[in-house]
Amino acid sequence: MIKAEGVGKSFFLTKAKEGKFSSLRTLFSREKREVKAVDNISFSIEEGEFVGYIGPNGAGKSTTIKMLSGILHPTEGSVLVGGFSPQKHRIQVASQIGVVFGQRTQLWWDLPVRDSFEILQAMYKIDPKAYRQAMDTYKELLDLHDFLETPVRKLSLGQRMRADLAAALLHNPPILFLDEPTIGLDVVAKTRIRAFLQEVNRTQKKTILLTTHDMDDIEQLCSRIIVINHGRKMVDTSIQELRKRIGLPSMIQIDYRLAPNLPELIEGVEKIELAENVATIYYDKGKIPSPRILAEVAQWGEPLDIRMKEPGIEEIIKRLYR
Ligand SMILES: Nc1ncnc2c1ncn2[C@@H]1O[C@H](COP(=O)(O)OP(=O)(O)OP(=O)(O)O)[C@@H](O)[C@H]1O
Repeated sequence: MIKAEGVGKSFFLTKAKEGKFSSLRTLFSREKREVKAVDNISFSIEEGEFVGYIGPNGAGKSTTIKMLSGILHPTEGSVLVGGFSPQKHRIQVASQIGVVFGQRTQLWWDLPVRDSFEILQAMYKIDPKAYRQAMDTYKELLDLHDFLETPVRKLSLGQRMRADLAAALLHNPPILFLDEPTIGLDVVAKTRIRAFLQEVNRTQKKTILLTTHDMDDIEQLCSRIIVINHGRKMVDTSIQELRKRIGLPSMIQIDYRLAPNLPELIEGVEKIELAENVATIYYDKGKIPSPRILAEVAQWGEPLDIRMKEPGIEEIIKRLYR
């Protein structure tokens, strides 16, 4: 569905001059400095995958999305989206993709939401029946009823994002590129957007590439993550696999009625912390399965409550960048 092969993008910036009249001299300077925003990245994404594309600020995420959607031309390598080159076959690719940039709207600021949708219907030549069907679906799934007649500039950020998502999907593209679709939203609005994305991925088999700084987005939505840093691909794997590879321990926490009798060392358990009647066990799932731990802890005292936690993706990323 989506293929990037050795793709790179360099920006050439004028070298800043120092000293007297530096701004003026910079303005007329011909000396350029190369910034490699994306450097020799390859990946392939299959139909129906939900992939998180993550990395720190300035890693090259947006630049990649812009190349995949045809806004920028790669300086090296090639990309194919739905079998077409976004640079050579703009129209074919436009019909294959829906794009949402969380920081910017693709809707017309002063027009009511419905008018923006109708303009998109005309632009994408969506036939009236398909348009009506799409409107019915997304009005319901994204709960657009209350603000279809409201000018975009008057929408809350959450409403605007829902309208932008509907706009990106009206022409029924099989692929979605989402650049920070939950940025700035409160918890309720984020939950709503996530539920919607899960739904379209599951029921309509949309292929989704998502960039985000929100690790909950990644944990709750993505089956696979690609991590980039300084324009280069560092990791391309599932979250579970990454957890395993980095070796962060899983955790079980137990509240006991009385202080428990802790055992000597257990193979696969990294450490046990005890604070009053609460024991926290850090263990390597590869060496000791969770049911064995649960059976063990029941013998240390009378458990009142048990919580299990996997290491968060945030911790994983921190380790990757160390
Ligand atoms: N139009 C441009 N001209 C010059 N440099 C650019 C341009 N666009 C991006 N860059 C540079 O390319 C690098 C990658 O930027 P990009 O926006 O792709 O990063 P990002 O991973 O999306 O970051 P963020 O998480 O902050 O949005 C940065 O160093 C950025 O300054």
